[in-house]
Amino acid sequence: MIGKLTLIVGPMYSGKTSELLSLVEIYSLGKKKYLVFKPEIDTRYSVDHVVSHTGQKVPAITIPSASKLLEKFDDINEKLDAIFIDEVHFFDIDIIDVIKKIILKGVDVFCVGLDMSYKHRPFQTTASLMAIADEVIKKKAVCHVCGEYKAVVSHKTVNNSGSEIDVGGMEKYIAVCRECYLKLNGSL
Ligand SMILES: Nc1ncnc2c1ncn2[C@@H]1O[C@H](COP(=O)(O)OP(=O)(O)O)[C@@H](O)[C@H]1O
Ligand SMILES: Cc1cn([C@H]2C[C@H](O)[C@@H](COP(=O)(O)O)O2)c(=O)[nH]c1=O
Ligand SMILES: [Zn+2]
Repeated sequence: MIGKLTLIVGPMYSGKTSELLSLVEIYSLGKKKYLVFKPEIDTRYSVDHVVSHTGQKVPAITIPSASKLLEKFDDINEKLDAIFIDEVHFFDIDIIDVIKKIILKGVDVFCVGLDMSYKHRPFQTTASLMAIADEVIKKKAVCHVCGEYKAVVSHKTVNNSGSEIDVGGMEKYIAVCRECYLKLNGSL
């Protein structure tokens, strides 16, 4: 049987990683075989754990690229039930083919990632995965400006004209609704 691809997307602080950790717990309680991966670039809270903003965490394999993820996967000599990938927007586009290969082996894949950058533009990796996913869970956060539970985009509060890849947390990003984003940035 072919595995199922699930994407959990949304702005920062919307509970994406918390949802991933709940799913990991379900697989763990069911004594299923799984691996958790995270990109090497994400050193924010830990180098070898996936950590949510609330401090919940699970051990993870840190990998520099999509091809290394496939190598690690192929090194495992037992049939896995699932793999979990955090911060998928940081991966190169090759991750799409890697994930296709993995689901063809009957393994479920769960990915968490930002759908949009602070420039209100789709992250290409996440957008492509959303297109081929069996299920997309789109989360929202509480807008840090107006307090409404309708934040769908992340706003960068410092140096917001450079690269769209910039690891960080509250010191540089907030979650906002579209109305507040428009007021802060002048355009959507
Ligand atoms: N504006 C916000 N809206 C919702 N949750 C927030 C907000 N700011 C901080 N949080 C905290 O972030 C937690 C979600 O963290 P996490 O699952 O790591 O989110 P994500 O992976 O989407 O960044 C929430 O449970 C809450 O405690
Ligand atoms: C908006 C935005 C964020 N990032 C970085 C910042 C964090 O390191 C992660 C997102 O973490 P979270 O688990 O969703 O809170 O991505 C970025 O590189 N570029 C952006 O535009
Ligand atoms: Zn708002």
